Amino acid sequence: MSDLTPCEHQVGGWHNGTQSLVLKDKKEGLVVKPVKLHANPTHDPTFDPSHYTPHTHTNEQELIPVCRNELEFYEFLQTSTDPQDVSLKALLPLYHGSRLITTDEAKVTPHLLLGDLARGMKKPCVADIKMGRSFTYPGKDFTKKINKKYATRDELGYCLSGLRVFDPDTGALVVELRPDACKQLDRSQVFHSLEMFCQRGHPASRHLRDSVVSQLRQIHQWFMSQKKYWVRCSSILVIYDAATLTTTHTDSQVLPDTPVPLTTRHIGSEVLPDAPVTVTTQHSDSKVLPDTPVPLTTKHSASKVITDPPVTLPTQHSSSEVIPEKEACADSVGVKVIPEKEACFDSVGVKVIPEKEACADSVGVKVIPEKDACIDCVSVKVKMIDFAHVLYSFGHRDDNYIFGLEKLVEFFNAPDSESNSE
Ligand SMILES: Nc1ncnc2c1ncn2[C@@H]1O[C@H](COP(=O)(O)OP(=O)(O)OP(=O)(O)O)[C@@H](O)[C@H]1O
Ligand SMILES: O=P(O)(O)O[C@@H]1[C@H](O)[C@H](O)[C@@H](OP(=O)(O)O)[C@H](OP(=O)(O)O)[C@H]1O
Repeated sequence: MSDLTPCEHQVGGWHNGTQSLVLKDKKEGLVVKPVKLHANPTHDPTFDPSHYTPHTHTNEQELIPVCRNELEFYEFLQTSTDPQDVSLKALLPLYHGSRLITTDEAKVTPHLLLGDLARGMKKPCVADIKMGRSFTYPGKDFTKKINKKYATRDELGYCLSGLRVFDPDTGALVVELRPDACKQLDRSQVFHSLEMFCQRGHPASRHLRDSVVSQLRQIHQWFMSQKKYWVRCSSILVIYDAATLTTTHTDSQVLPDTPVPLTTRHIGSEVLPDAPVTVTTQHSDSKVLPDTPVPLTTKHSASKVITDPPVTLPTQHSSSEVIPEKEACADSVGVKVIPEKEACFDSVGVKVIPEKEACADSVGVKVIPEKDACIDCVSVKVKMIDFAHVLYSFGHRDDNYIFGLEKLVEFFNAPDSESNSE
């Protein structure tokens, strides 16, 4: 039985003038992504890099793709014993193979099955940051109409290709940008959006940024140690759960009265039938961001809370009560109880977090002291995604990617109080 729905936290993915449809298998915790089969039209499966000396690396069109498409690249990585490949795997989402899926155009398309980085998150904030100044690869159709370019690409070597941010206090979706809207942003709007992603002003903001930086450094380390690949048109995906930063809201969505800048709305996710796996394309959601900020006036239909089975607390505590560890441990459902200040979900002033997400101790439950609680629980995931265009580099470092990566580290490393927008 399959359990496919459109992936409601999809932000990037843009093909042939429209948003591509990434799906989610909630039961298995997978993202199910369509494969562009002939992503690299010049790929030659008989090519052997060990018997080849490149003439030059100055002509982009003479570069050689490693695989025909992303699926082949993931498959190749699974069996490679090359230490560079083995260490690359740790920087990517987990690969779970592929699956044939029939779309509404009655086309059967292979889909990649990847570990969902937002699994278990209630309010996943997502940033898709496309890396590199150059997005070219051999055989790319240069006759394609190029609309507007991303504002920061040339100068900074990265661009924002999709963003989704929840306000931790209200639980409201405050920013949603798809690739088409991202292209409308100017440089300072890009920074402003990324600052919102970092929850500027929130007590956990510094922790969030530091966590991103340390993971970006691991990616940087890999790029500095390898001279085998150039990775083109690839993104870094940053995801964390705003619900773990929550300080004052109830589970019902509260939308702000005041205008929120940089907001677009999108059509929500419908539940798709179980089997056969047939999906309907319905991401019509590519609202272009207007020049001036728009207020968030309509409730976002896609931002449904992912409900875990209800958890019953055996003992209710008033918000000010400190719960003795023994008593908390008696809780047989493996939950963590956080005092009211940090939390907010239920009526008795405590937040209940299922064990999986919690900073659980040895017996599966934990009472977290005020103030530290949420900050320690924020788990930020930073992974490389989108490997459709990996090229052989024949002993040359991937300076195109490295340049953007270092600029990105600079952004996240900046002091919280320092405006990156100027
Ligand atoms: N492993 C994952 N976990 C969670 N979300 C993911 C994962 N992989 C992809 N996504 C979501 O899907 C979106 C599109 O992914 P990706 O960039 O790989 O697609 P694409 O169609 O190849 O993009 P492009 O148009 O840049 O070629 C991401 O922005 C992200 O929101
Ligand atoms: O940068 P954006 O705006 O997200 O644009 C898309 C992105 O660059 C993809 O990598 C590209 O697919 P390829 O990698 O196959 O070139 C796609 O081309 P497409 O529209 O022809 O699929 C673009 O639309």
